[in-house]
Amino acid sequence: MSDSAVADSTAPEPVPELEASHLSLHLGRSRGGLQVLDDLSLKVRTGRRIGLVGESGSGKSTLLRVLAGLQRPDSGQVRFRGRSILGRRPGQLADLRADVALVLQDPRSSLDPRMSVARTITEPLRSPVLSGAAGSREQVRQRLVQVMTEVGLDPATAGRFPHEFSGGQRQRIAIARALVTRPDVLLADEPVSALDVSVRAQVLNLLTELVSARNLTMVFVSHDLTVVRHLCDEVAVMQHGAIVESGDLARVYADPQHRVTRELLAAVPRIRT
Ligand SMILES: Nc1ncnc2c1ncn2[C@@H]1O[C@H](COP(=O)(O)OP(=O)(O)OP(=O)(O)O)[C@@H](O)[C@H]1O
Repeated sequence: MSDSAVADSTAPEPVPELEASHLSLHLGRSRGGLQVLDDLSLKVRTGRRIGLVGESGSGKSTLLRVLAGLQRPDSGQVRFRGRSILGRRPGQLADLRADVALVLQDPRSSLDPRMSVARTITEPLRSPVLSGAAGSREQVRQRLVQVMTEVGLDPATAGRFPHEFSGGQRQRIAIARALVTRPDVLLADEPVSALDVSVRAQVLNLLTELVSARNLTMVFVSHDLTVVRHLCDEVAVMQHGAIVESGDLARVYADPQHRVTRELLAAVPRIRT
C-alpha cells in the first residue's frame, strides 16, 4: 500500500458542499396535512452530481428549496460548507446566494415578463445581499456578454423581453441568470421537462458542458432516469419525503435495492440493457 493510500484512509472526510441532516417538514392542514420531508439526510460532496429522483409528490422540489435556503424545515439542519444556513438573516446569506444557483422547471414562470433579458440576467449581481459584488457598469455589461455567449444566446438580443424568445432560449436565459454570479453549486429542478422534446437535448447538452467546464457540484431533480444517467454520478431516490436508496449511480442502476428504484428503472427499460 502506498503512503498516499495510508494517508487517504486516515484523513477526515472533507466537509460536504451542502449537507441536509434530519430534515422534517409538515405542510397543509386538510385531512391532517402531509409529511413532505421526513427525517431526511443528504450529503452533497464537492464536485459530485446527484440525481434526485422519485415519484411525483415525494418531496424533491421541496428538498431543493430547503437546500437553497428558500424554505424552512420544521426541524433538522442545512449546512453550506459546514455552516448552518438556518436562522441566518437574509443579509447573512451572501455566500449561499452567490455560490448556490437554482434553475427551475418552467422559464415562463421563473422569468419576469416585464424585465429585459439584460436586467433579468444581471439582477442577481445587483442583489443587496451581494452588495459590492457587481462591480462597475462596464464590468456588469462585460459579464452579461460573457454569460450570454456561454449559454448560446446572442448578446445583441439583451434588450429584448422573455416573450420574444422560444422556450429553449428562455431556459438558456434562466441558466445565464443562475450562472452570472459564478456559483459553485447548481440546484436544478426538472430544468428541461417543460420544454419541447426537440429542444430538450440541446439544453441538456448545454447543462452538461457548463457543469463539466465549471466543475459544478449539482443536485438535479428529474423524472427521467435516462437524463440522470447522462448528467449525474450519484443518485438519491425519494419516497414520502425520505431518501430510500442512494449511492453511486452505476451501482444503483445496476443493482437497485429498493422497490421504488426498481419501479423507476423498469419504467425506462432501455437503460438497463
Ligand atoms: N405549500 C404547500 N402546502 C401543502 N402541501 C404542499 C405544499 N407544497 C408542496 N406540497 C405537497 O408536498 C408534496 C411534495 O411536493 P414536491 O413538489 O416537493 O414533490 P415533488 O417530488 O417535487 O413532485 P413532482 O415530481 O410532482 O414535482 C406534494 O404532495 C405537494 O402537494
